[in-house]
Amino acid sequence: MTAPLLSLDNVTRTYMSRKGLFGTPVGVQAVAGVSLEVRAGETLGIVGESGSGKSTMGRMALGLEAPDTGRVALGGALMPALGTADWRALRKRAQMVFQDPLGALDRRVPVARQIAEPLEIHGIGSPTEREDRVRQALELTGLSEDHGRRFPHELSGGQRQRVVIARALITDPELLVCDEPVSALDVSIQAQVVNLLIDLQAERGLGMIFISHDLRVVRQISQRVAVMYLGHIVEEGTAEEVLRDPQHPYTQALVSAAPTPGAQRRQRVILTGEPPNPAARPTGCAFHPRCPVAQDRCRWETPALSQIGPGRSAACHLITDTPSAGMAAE
Ligand SMILES: Nc1ncnc2c1ncn2[C@@H]1O[C@H](COP(=O)(O)OP(=O)(O)OP(=O)(O)O)[C@@H](O)[C@H]1O
Repeated sequence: MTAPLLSLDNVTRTYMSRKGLFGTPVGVQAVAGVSLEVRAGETLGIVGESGSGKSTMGRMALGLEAPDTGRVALGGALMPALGTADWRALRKRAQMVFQDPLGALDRRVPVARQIAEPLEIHGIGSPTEREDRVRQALELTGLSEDHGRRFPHELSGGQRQRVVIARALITDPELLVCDEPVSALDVSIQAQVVNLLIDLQAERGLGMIFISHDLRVVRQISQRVAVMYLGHIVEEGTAEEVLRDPQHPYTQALVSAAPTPGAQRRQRVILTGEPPNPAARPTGCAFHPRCPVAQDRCRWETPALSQIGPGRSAACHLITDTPSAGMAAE
């Protein structure tokens, strides 16, 4: 088996947050001891409710934020500190696509020039070579040279996201982190952009992290999926298996709220209680206050993410105690 392109090893990230104007700062643990790997040519989907730490993970994967503890490595090399020459060199190899393309683009600059920017920053190619590469990137993402001459506001939302993707790919990166890349787009356009990402990923053997609330899109684009709850991965495995037959009660609730094609029919599990709040993390299993099958020990003992099958893991006492039985939410 080849070495992972990206690995996060037991990373944590805590932010200091102040309640009100004069409140004392409290630590908000956005990511709590997460390990994961992405291989070349593979897409890892990351799902979970708002505040579960998905974006923080994405930023740490690119070295835009350093973990407080743990390590991040790209191609086996430790992620250099943000802003250093080593980090800038590494940025060529790992790029990001955000949710809001308009926010990611400069309104005053024609988009072709913005697509060329990473080449200029990294001193790649002569001006003629850069122009050629921009032309190719426009074509690759389904845009014309005419689109390239326009300003961001002269393009549709889908076209703007194609520009952002073209710019992210211009340096030929090995890793692409997409944070909710289609959630701001019309549903009809979403499919086009998702298909574009699928094609590009397959053609170029990119490793990809795809962060999304939308399980259907994640199912379509990802080979593997990690489900996050309050900074922890609670279930991980192939997207096909996890979304067809979720084992963790939290994943069962997510899938039951938005079943993906092929998902096993189960009784609907409705999430009750407060949405996750990292500033008030419950003891034991963080999901226990909302869990329909929680037992006493779940309140006090934090379950470890443990293997429950080939390439499949979950963090739930009820699954790991009876591995063959799996979780029955009924
Ligand atoms: N720069 C920051 N300063 C303070 N707190 C932060 C910062 N970034 C994130 N957080 C907090 O960390 C937690 C996790 O945030 P994160 O954005 O990683 O979650 P998410 O799963 O991506 O959520 P969403 O889907 O809403 O983007 C949240 O409680 C958030 O408020």
